[in-house]
Amino acid sequence: MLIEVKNLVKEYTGGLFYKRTVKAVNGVSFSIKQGETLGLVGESGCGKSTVARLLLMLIRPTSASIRFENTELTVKSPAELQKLRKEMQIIFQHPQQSLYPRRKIYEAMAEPLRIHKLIKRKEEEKEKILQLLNDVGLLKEHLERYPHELSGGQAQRVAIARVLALKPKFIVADEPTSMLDISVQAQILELMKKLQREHNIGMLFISHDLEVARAVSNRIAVMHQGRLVEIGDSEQVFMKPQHPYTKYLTDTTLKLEEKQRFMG
Ligand SMILES: Nc1ncnc2c1ncn2[C@@H]1O[C@H](COP(=O)(O)OP(=O)(O)OP(=O)(O)O)[C@@H](O)[C@H]1O
Repeated sequence: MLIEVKNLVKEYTGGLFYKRTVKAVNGVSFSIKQGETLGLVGESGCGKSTVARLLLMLIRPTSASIRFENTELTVKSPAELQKLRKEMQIIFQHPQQSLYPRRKIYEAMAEPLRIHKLIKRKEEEKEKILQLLNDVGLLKEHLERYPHELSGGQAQRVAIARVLALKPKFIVADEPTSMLDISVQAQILELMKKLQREHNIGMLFISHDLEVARAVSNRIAVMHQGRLVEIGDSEQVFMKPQHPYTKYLTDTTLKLEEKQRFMG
């Protein structure tokens, strides 16, 4: 198994005058095989982003077992985790935020290669960047631009290229297309599917949209108020939902589709 999560729990403590504890994630378990995509769906605030960050140990769980290729991550030191991070990457909702505004795209794409010392000669760096550019469907001219000179879709392609450069085994994609127009969204989803297949990457694909998750995922897990209420084969979950909350999600998706058809 590529990644195996057991009993993931994350409590946040807050409140200015009275201490309040929120159980953002409450006993979540799942596993993902190499080359498989698991979709994680649920409404805003159900705990999806918290799961995303916990899986890569960007934040620490209150309690859990998180195994990546049979290595328990929760007992690792920050330095040890740093070494593993090359293999486990994350793609965020706002690609522009992961890029330095004053650095050209060439530099943004060279950065992971340099940090992880993946390039020996300068010419090799250029070659590798041109190859990555091609893989994600960008043009040479984009390399000379600054992040604000790219569209949202192009910026997300740069973010994907930066992640691919490291040849990760596992990617968490946290609502990677939710800020994009529908047509661009479809292109980026196609690209992610293609790259994930070609490189045999395991992926946790997070979305509030069941239809989007269904388009890219082998299996879907449905999250509600910090818990997984259903997990199964994508088509099964979509066509024959078992839990009332999944039924509610599929009903709203289908109603929306009907409305869009009616509106032309
Ligand atoms: N740093 C934090 N401190 C306190 N509470 C937090 C923190 N981060 C998240 N929460 C709370 O944890 C719960 C889950 O949040 P989370 O962001 O994981 O949900 P989500 O499903 O990803 O929602 P969204 O799609 O809106 O980001 C929410 O109730 C949220 O308010």
